[in-house]
Amino acid sequence: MLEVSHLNFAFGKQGLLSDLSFTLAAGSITGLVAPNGTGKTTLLRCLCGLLPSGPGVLHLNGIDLYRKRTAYLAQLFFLENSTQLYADLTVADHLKYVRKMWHSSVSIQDTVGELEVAGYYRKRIRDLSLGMKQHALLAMYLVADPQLLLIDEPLNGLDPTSIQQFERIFTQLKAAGKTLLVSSHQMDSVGRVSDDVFFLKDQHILAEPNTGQDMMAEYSRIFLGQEAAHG
Ligand SMILES: Nc1ncnc2c1ncn2[C@@H]1O[C@H](COP(=O)(O)OP(=O)(O)OP(=O)(O)O)[C@@H](O)[C@H]1O
Repeated sequence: MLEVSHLNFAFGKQGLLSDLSFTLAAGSITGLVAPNGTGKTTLLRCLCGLLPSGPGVLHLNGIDLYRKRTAYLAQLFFLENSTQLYADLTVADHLKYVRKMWHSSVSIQDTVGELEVAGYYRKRIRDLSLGMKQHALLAMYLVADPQLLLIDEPLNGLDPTSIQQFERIFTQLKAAGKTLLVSSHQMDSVGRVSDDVFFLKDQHILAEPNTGQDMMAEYSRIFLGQEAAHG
C-alpha cells in the first residue's frame, strides 16, 4: 500500500528523519509515537509532499508522489490539526468541500450522525470547542473516504466517551481496508488500536508489533531508558 524508501528530512542543520524505509499495509493501524518535537508531524508532512523528503521514494498503491503527485494525493487525507480549519466557515461547508474535492460518495448525513456532529453542523468553526473541532476534523477524514489516513494527535482535547468513539471508528476504518497512521501521546489508546507502533527516535523508526505489551512501559524503556520494575 504505502511504500517508503530512504526518506530523509532536515530543517537546515537539524536532522529529523534519516533514511527511513517502511511499508504500511491496507487494513492496518500504525501508531506513531515520540516525545514532543521529535518529528512526528514532520514525517506526516513528508508523506504527503508538504515537505521534500530528499532522495526518498514514496509510493501509494504503486503511484509515485514525485511523478504523479495529484493521483498520489487523491488517495490520502491529512489535515494537521483543527487550527487549519476555516474559522468563518461552518462544519457543513468543510464537509461539502471535502466530499467534492475527494470525489467521495460517502453520505455527509450518515457521518454527521455517527460522529454526533449534528448539533453543531451549521455552526462556524470559530464558535466550536476544541473537542467539537476534533470531531469535525475526523468527520472530514470520513467524508473524504481516502485509502490512507494520516492523523496527527486526534485525541487531543477529547473526553473519555469521545476517545472510545474515535477508537471504534479507527477500528471500523481498518476493517474496511483503510490504512491509518496515527500519531499520539496517549499510550493506552495506542495499545488498544494499533497493529504496529513506530517509535521515532534519533531520526529512525523502531517498529514494534503490538502484542499487547504495556505501551507506556515500552515508551519509558525506549525514550527514558527505564526498564520496567519486576516482582
Ligand atoms: N517550519 C519549521 N522550521 C524549522 N523547524 C521546524 C519547523 N517546524 C517544526 N520544526 C522543528 O522540527 C522539530 C520537529 O517538529 P514536529 O512538529 O515534527 O514534532 P512532533 O514530534 O510532531 O512534536 P509534538 O509532539 O510536540 O507535536 C521541532 O524541533 C520543531 O521545532
